[in-house]
Amino acid sequence: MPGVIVKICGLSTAPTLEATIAAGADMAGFVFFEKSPRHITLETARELGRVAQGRIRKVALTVDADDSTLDAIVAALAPDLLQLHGAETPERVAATKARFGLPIIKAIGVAGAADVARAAAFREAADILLFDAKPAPNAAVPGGAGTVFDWELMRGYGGGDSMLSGGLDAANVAEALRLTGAPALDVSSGVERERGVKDEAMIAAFVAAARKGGAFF
Ligand SMILES: O=C(O)c1ccccc1NCC(=O)[C@H](O)[C@H](O)COP(=O)(O)O
Repeated sequence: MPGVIVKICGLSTAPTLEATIAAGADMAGFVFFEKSPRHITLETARELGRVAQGRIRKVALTVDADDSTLDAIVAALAPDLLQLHGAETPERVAATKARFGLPIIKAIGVAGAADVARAAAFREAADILLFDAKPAPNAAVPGGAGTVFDWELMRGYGGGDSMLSGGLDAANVAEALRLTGAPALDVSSGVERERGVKDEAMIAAFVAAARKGGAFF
């Protein structure tokens, strides 16, 4: 049985990208959202895209981006997947997938059971449903806050298309996997020594803990 898929999100430097690849992560996420401390420019995207090319799957994360913004990001990074982390509708997700011909990760903010249920509306359009802690309505940055949601809400979800995120770290990932059975994981704050600053040793520790914790699935 294949192991758990691990995505390290919010990479912005070559050394931490290299550490992510060396640790054996499956996906590297790059944030294109100016208010985020992890935001990268198109120039950085071109550089990091070259480093990652053919070595790890590149994910471009955007928040309610329009087509011309996505055109520029896709041209710079050449991502393998797009992650839509805003209020995109199922129709917008489907249109984005059709336009770019790339698999889509759609983020679903979770605060209660109704949020998990509403993910069903995206099943057709998205390839992976990323369950993350729901941001506050007035949050300046709608993700990467290091907030855990109630994993019990995912118990029995059973979706092979799901990815779990929100406040994961090397210490809690085994318990998260045990409770949710998630086939894929996404982490940002839990591998940072300070907000927006990735730590190579923490990346290695997280991937190792995820592989160990996921060995039962
Ligand atoms: O990471 C960001 O700065 C970010 C900005 C805008 C939208 C989404 C963002 N991150 C989303 C992610 O994929 C994170 O990995 C996910 O929210 C989990 O973050 P964390 O709780 O910090 O591990």
